[in-house]
Amino acid sequence: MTVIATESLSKRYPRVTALDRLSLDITPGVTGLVGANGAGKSTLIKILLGLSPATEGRAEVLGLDVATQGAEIRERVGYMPEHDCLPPDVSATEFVVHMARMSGLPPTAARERTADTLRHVGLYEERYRPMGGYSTGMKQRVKLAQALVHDPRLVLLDEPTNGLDPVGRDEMLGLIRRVHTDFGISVLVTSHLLGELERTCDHVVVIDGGKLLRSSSTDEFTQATGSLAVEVTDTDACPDGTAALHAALAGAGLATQPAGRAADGTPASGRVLLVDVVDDTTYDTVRDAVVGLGLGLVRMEQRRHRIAELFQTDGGSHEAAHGRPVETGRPHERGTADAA
Ligand SMILES: Nc1ncnc2c1ncn2[C@@H]1O[C@H](COP(=O)(O)OP(=O)(O)OP(=O)(O)O)[C@@H](O)[C@H]1O
Repeated sequence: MTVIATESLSKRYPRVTALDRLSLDITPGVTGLVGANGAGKSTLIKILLGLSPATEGRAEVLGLDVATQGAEIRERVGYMPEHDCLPPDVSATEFVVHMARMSGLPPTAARERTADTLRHVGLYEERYRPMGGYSTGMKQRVKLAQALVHDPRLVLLDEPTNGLDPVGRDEMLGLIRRVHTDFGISVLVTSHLLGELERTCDHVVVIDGGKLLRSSSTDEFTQATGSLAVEVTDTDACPDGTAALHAALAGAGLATQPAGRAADGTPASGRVLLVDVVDDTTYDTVRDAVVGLGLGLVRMEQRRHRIAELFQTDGGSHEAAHGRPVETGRPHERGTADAA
């Protein structure tokens, strides 16, 4: 079963091809749509909602044709737009009740569903205050709540973590995950950060310049990103801490790329050692080796990946179209700690 299917879908503006013969099959669950700014994510969402016609090709959402059944699609699909679109003078409760009524819910059901969804997104007393005074995180939560209030089967979330600090991002990603696990609603979520979607989604689709770069399950991505960047200090006993650690890890049976340049050509700083992650014990082995040598641990983080590398893992060596990197990855949760 597919929730979204596109076939050779294109959208051309006079000067830009926003989508270029995109064919996708998206199954139930949480799917990430990753691409740099301008990759065509918002354009795809507008076509899927039946709000903007495709130039060529076709698309179905929940088995409904976007070209002719837009209204039926919008009854069954929730949408969280990217930009701030909340009226400042009304409260979250008033706004979400209004959106629920617009979706056809009777007054009592609209009020009940509003209370439920605002509770789900973690807005409590604040829900009666005008939204103009809300933080970015609270506004993003209201936008998520209004997308969920009419109990859709699918939600399309456009950059829901935009403008949030790391803690806010993690909270939002947790909420998004629970939209699927608690309510069984399928999710398509866009981001320009591959790393955050890797942890949240079952499946990730990468587009660039309107073209499909890659579509695969998150497990496959994670396998392709199993390397750890480690940086240590020097000490009197170890004037070249990086070299000493390299030797110690090799002795412990871990493959490391010497400082300088990674095997795939990614430039690394002279002090950074790239360690292949075998399993969870790799982190402990690195920590123990650093402590054993008496070095300070400057950082230990999952290496950042760029879209170009996704090609390279497929055996090619092309640069990402337009050379626009998608910033990916984030420090591993155990990272950036002093070993001392
Ligand atoms: N109405 C429009 N008229 C002309 N060009 C447009 C229009 N809407 C989008 N574009 C162009 O189409 C391309 C894709 O835009 P789109 O908004 O879909 O990208 P995006 O991946 O969502 O990026 P962002 O996250 O920055 O919104 C961009 O080059 C953009 O400038």
